[in-house]
Amino acid sequence: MKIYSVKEAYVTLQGEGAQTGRAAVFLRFAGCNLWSGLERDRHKAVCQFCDTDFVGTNGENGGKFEGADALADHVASLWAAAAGAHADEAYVVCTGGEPLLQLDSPLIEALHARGFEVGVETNGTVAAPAGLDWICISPKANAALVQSRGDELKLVYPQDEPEAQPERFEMLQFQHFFLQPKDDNRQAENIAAAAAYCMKHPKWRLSLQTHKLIGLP
Ligand SMILES: C[S@@+](CC[C@H](N)C(=O)[O-])C[C@H]1O[C@@H](n2cnc3c(N)ncnc32)[C@H](O)[C@@H]1O
Ligand SMILES: Nc1nc2[nH]cc(C(=O)O)c2c(=O)[nH]1
Ligand code: SF4
Ligand SMILES: [Mg+2]
Repeated sequence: MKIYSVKEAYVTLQGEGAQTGRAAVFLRFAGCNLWSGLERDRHKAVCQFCDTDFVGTNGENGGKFEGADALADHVASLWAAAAGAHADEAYVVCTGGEPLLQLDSPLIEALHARGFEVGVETNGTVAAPAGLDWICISPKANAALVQSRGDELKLVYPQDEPEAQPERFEMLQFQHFFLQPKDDNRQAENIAAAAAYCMKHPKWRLSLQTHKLIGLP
């Protein structure tokens, strides 16, 4: 049976993009194909600005889950504890790390069977399985985009690589286009640059990481 490795899982509000403010279970899978997750490797990662610890299975409600039903039951128990009376609004955001290294059709089906809408936050280097209800793609540096369709494209800005400039993506088939200021030691400049770009290029909207502003995980 397939084993899923989960770093952590918790209920919070989606902080980014078009679903900002919506309650969801965040299901954070362990591991990524663009960085080992170890600080000593950050300088040689494809994606060097990652703001997330996705190493191991030792986080809140993390662990190894044997089979899709076991993991879907775990997600459902977290939703029930937080918003049990609202099964009709149940939403899970699969993230990581890179969730598409593990998220597969059996797990999507098991989550659907428990009433969840299933969203994903992915770097776009892996094809998405069928059945997802919301696909957010966030292209990284010079990593080739394999999944080039979805609901929202959310580009961390600025990135130096020519392959990661907004103009490279604006013709793709997405409903929403967001620039998300890179959270690093130049955050104020990055916010100003992203805001200025959106004012000149109205196809793009600003996505602030609102959970960080209000102290949510
Ligand atoms: C940690 S990633 C996990 C999902 C997937 N690996 C990806 O990169 O899309 C979740 C979201 O956070 C964004 N992100 C990561 N580090 C960031 C940073 N330093 N500043 C702003 N957004 C960041 C990513 O671009 C992505 O949209
Ligand atoms: N609240 C909250 N919203 C988020 N949206 C995308 C996130 C992610 O790390 O994938 C994230 C996250 O880490 N927390
Ligand atoms: S692809 Fe996503 S999880 Fe992987 S290092 Fe980049 S931001 Fe972090
Ligand atoms: Mg995050």
